Amino acid sequence: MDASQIEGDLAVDQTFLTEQQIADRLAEMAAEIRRDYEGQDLLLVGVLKGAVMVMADLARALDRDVEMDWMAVSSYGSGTTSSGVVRILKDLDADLTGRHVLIVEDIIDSGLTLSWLTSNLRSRKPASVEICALLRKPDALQMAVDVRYVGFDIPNAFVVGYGLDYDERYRNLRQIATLAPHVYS
Ligand SMILES: O=P(O)(O)OC[C@H]1O[C@H](OP(=O)(O)OP(=O)(O)O)[C@H](O)[C@@H]1O
Ligand code: HPA
Ligand SMILES: [Mg+2]
Repeated sequence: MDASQIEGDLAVDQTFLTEQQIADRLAEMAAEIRRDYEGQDLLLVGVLKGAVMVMADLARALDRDVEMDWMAVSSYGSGTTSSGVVRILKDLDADLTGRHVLIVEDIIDSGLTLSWLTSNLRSRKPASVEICALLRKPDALQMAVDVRYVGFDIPNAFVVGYGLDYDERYRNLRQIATLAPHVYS
């Protein structure tokens, strides 16, 4: 699905990041990660469902052996603001003891999800826990999150596409677009 296929859909505003911009930035981040973890075993933890696209593209751009595991947490429900409560919907299969863990996320908005998740994963005795997030909204942050790899800092607007949803829609959009405010205000 691309912009032309959703043209008649008034819910989606203009493209914010194109497919190419996303791919280029992920390639740069992958090069950095490859260097930083050279010679070390690496476990990528994707946070379902939003991180599916980032995880798939980043893991392939890394061009090295990695293990991939998934966790599902949710704090948004069907709205556009965090409920403030993080729930584990699916836990990891992997034992993190002694592992180098890189959490892969689509977006850091309030920071609640990742601040909660990093402290949860750190309690499992890993060798290290770092975060890689494609997007971050500096103006929306409510909790400090120490992110090692960030794709783009973006303004405080609700965005969809490339894994990001509004009420479970638009995740399969190739680009990232802003959601028209009339949809949720
Ligand atoms: O920084 P925060 O304010 O916590 O927001 C970021 C989180 O919110 C979204 O997930 P959501 O909980 O909506 O579930 P989803 O990934 O299944 O869409 C997004 O994918 C991040 O995981
Ligand atoms: O801007 C957003 N879009 C979609 N999902 C989200 N989860 C947190 N922020 C966002
Ligand atoms: Mg998510």
